[in-house]
Amino acid sequence: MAQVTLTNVKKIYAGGVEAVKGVSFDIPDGGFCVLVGPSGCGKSTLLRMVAGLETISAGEVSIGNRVVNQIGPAERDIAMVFQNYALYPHMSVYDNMAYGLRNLGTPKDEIDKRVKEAARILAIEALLDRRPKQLSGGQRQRVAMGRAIVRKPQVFLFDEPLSNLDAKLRVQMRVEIKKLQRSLGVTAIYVTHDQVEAMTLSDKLVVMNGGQVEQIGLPAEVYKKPASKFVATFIGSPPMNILPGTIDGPGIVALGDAILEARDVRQDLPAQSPVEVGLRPEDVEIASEGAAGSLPFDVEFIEELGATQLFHGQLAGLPFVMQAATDEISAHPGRIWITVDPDRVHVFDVKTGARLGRG
Ligand SMILES: Nc1ncnc2c1ncn2[C@@H]1O[C@H](COP(=O)(O)OP(=O)(O)OP(=O)(O)O)[C@@H](O)[C@H]1O
Repeated sequence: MAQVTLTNVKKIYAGGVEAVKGVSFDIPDGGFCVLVGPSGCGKSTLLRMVAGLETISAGEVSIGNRVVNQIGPAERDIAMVFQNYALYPHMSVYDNMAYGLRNLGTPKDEIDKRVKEAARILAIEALLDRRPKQLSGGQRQRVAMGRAIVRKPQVFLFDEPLSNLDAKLRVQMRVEIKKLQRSLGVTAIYVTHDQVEAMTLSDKLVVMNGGQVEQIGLPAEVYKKPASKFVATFIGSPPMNILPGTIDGPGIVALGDAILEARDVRQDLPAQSPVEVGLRPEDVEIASEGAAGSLPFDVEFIEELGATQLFHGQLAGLPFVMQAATDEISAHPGRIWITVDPDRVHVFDVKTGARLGRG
């Protein structure tokens, strides 16, 4: 087990693409860190630098107390699980799992013990004689996990390991990966562009954009206090509504004709400053008509999700989506009145997108 530390890590590919622009953070021993961000933000490049599959252009990567910049992948004591599983098609499941240990010269008895133990943990004991093509996607993913487990690495690295599975299996495997990582106590770094996976798996969430870190924190912190408009709209589903507004006074924002109290907003912003106001679809409450502090929401159409519904329409004349439990509201287009908890109003800088919070 080991702590992983990244200090001002950069990657400039041949041709000049600056894929990672000076990233620093650490993952405590046994922590589960998820790197999340849109396609091309540099998350795979960063993971591959930790794995030793890409050279590090500048900065330092440490695993345990050892700087590993100049150390090859095989000596880093890591195991990686890829999106495409990377299993050897001509080998049995057993041999796929045993392969790495054989290369390391591990005694046969020890290999057998570890493979059988990993197969038991992953419930693939009955599949050990099969070839990869005789397995389902979920079973292949388990074998790929098994191959990582038998190595007893200090760090697990996952690169979008669930992307090839269907939605139901993704949820199931997500839970299994988390349970497994907890029970083995191995430090993990996991790359995904799926914000649900990122929220549910991580105890340290790193949101990346354009080769840089936008925010690092506990998943609940990132959700509740997004550091920027980018994070606000990337984390959370359906995404946060962003509406143009103005500062109307200390802790008060105006949206069109409507006025809204916002507790976490800088108090020194001059009145009439333009801002962007973020409201999560699920943070909106239905109010009685004309209730104090309520805003008019003209519902245009409704999407049924089962447990909840999405109401699409115009809030104070601006496009808006709200989410509510099915039985909370009569499901018809038309005007309703809503309120938002002042603690759940987010305010962002129009130019930089930075959160204009109290700090
Ligand atoms: N071998 C390479 N040579 C040059 N540029 C590269 C190379 N690999 C990646 N890039 C570029 O570096 C940037 C980051 O790529 P990277 O694969 O790390 O992003 P990502 O966030 O993992 O995206 P995805 O989710 O699509 O895999 C992109 O602009 C990409 O085009």
